Amino acid sequence: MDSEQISRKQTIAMAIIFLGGMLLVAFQFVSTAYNSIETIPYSQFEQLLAQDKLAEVSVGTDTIQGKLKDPLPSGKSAFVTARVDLALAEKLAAKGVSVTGIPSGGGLQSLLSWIFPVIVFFLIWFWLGRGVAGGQGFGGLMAIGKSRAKVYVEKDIKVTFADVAGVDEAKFELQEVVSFLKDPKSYGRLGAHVPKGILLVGPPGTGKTLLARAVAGEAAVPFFSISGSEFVEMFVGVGAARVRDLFEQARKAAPCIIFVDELDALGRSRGPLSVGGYDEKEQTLNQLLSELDGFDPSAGVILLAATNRPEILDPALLRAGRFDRQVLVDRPDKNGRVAILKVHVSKIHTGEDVDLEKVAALTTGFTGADLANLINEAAIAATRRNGEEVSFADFVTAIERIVAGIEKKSRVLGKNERRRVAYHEMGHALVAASLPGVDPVQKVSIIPRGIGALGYTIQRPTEDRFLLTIEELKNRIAVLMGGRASERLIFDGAISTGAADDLQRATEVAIEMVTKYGMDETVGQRTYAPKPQAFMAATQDTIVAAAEATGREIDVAVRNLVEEGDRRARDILQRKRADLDAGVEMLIANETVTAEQFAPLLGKNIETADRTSPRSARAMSVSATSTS
Ligand SMILES: Nc1ncnc2c1ncn2[C@@H]1O[C@H](COP(=O)(O)OP(=O)(O)OP(=O)(O)O)[C@@H](O)[C@H]1O
Ligand SMILES: [Zn+2]
Repeated sequence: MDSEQISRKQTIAMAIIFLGGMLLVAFQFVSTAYNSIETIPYSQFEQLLAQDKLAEVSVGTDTIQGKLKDPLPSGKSAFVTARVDLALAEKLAAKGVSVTGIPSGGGLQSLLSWIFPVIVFFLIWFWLGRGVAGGQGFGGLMAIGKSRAKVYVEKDIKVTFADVAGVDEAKFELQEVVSFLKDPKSYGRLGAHVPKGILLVGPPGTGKTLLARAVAGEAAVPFFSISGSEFVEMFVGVGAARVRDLFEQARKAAPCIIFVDELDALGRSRGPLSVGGYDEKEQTLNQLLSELDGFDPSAGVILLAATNRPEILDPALLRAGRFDRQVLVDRPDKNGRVAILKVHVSKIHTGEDVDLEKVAALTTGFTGADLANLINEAAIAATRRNGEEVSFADFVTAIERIVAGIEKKSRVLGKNERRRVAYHEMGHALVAASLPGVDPVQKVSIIPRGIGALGYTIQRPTEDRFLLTIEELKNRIAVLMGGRASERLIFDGAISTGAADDLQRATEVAIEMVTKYGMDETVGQRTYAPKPQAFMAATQDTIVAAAEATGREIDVAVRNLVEEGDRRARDILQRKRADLDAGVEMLIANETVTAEQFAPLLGKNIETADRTSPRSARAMSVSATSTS
């Protein structure tokens, strides 16, 4: 339930309460009016009639109501009496009193005025109850603590381990859980220890939910799931009730799996800084902890949870006997990506030129969800060009689309700006092609794409790298500075804002070199990277004392690294000025220049260049010229 929905519901609630209030007031009014009517005996009525004191009369089947010309001694000038005489109408006519018949059921009106507010009240109650119980229907308020949890149960899960690829280690660890769930009793007898809670840790889209479902599918057991983020903004007590309910239902269905997605939304470490909704979360978390402590693993219930931020979880959750095992579900490596592509590619018609190995090589850093999306985008690209099948080119289009944003041909650059962007991009490309240990340039373009990018250079990694040398990092900075260096060289020092993004990335690399990898001699062999809170608290004083002096040293070291990269880039471009000009000419004429077109220009085969890529970087690195 999102907050927008909640506030809309609140508005409606206010409206209903207001309406109910109005009705009550109206009812009061009606009933006072009713009380100003005097009930009189029929004889008195006849008397009044004889004395000619009646102004008007309404005759019902059972009663007679009317108004008097003068008030009664009680001050009331309206009366009601039971109807007795059938010949009455004649007598009334004789005296010239107006006679009206009252439709039968007049009493119902007063009954309704009682019942209606009650109905409105119940409606409000019912409606509020729904809000509390998360759309589960009647009785939220009445049955707090007993509300049916919004638990999703799936019985016949078709997903198996075959549908999850590229996460072999995680699958291996979960295989144990599968064999336990298949036969909880004999498993326990062998003395094997089965963890109660397993935490799946990894970036979004790496297939944690998919894995959990596959475990249920493999073991053919029911799958109960609930999301941590659904507990946000609930009334106190309801979240805990849901958790209790979830475990109760699960115990009845054992053997089974309980899956808690986004555990971090619920199990955020408790601290003094908490704001609204905190009590609720704490109660829910406490309930979860006590359920975890309380249940007996031999019952055959296994709790799986997923998070992409294990560092913010309450340590209490990770204690032995709770989520005592963590399984890493990381971004897939190249082989993993091939495997994931194979799983998803069956959904589309691919051409013969599609080599999944090549696609995987172009998508370093993609998660399983990214790859599934890529297949989809490639199919869309093929459809758009009315192709019979999805070709390799469609894949490349889709990758570029995902990596660099959507092509935006509509923005037209002026002649001068085009020239500047072309020199900028060609600067990156030429420096990259001239340095060893740098991802080879795949494509240079001056077609603006996406928001804020006027041109871009795509470098292609072909293998995943886990170690990088100081030289490789320095070269990377030089490539990032290549755009600005080229502008400086060509436009006589008149640099532009186009290098903002490059500068930021170059600075980031330099900061990591200095503060994380200890690659600067003056600053020395130690890290200054942010540490977990506990560590910070213990060493804060030291850091503060060290900060002023060391901070300056770090600043100087970072600046030197970036400036050195800039100098090296400029040297290269100066030496290869002719190549730079030729490349720019080609770029302005064609808008894009590919590696194949680029290579003969330089008189060397770029494809043979040593290929690298950072471990954490996305697919291809794109150096874009920013607009601002
Ligand atoms: N390893 C994988 N193998 C095959 N498909 C995958 C894999 N990982 C992700 N996918 C695809 O991506 C989709 C989304 O993955 P899933 O929801 O399981 O990711 P998640 O890690 O749970 O993400 P989140 O943290 O955002 O919940 C899956 O339904 C599947 O189509
Ligand atoms: Zn740039």
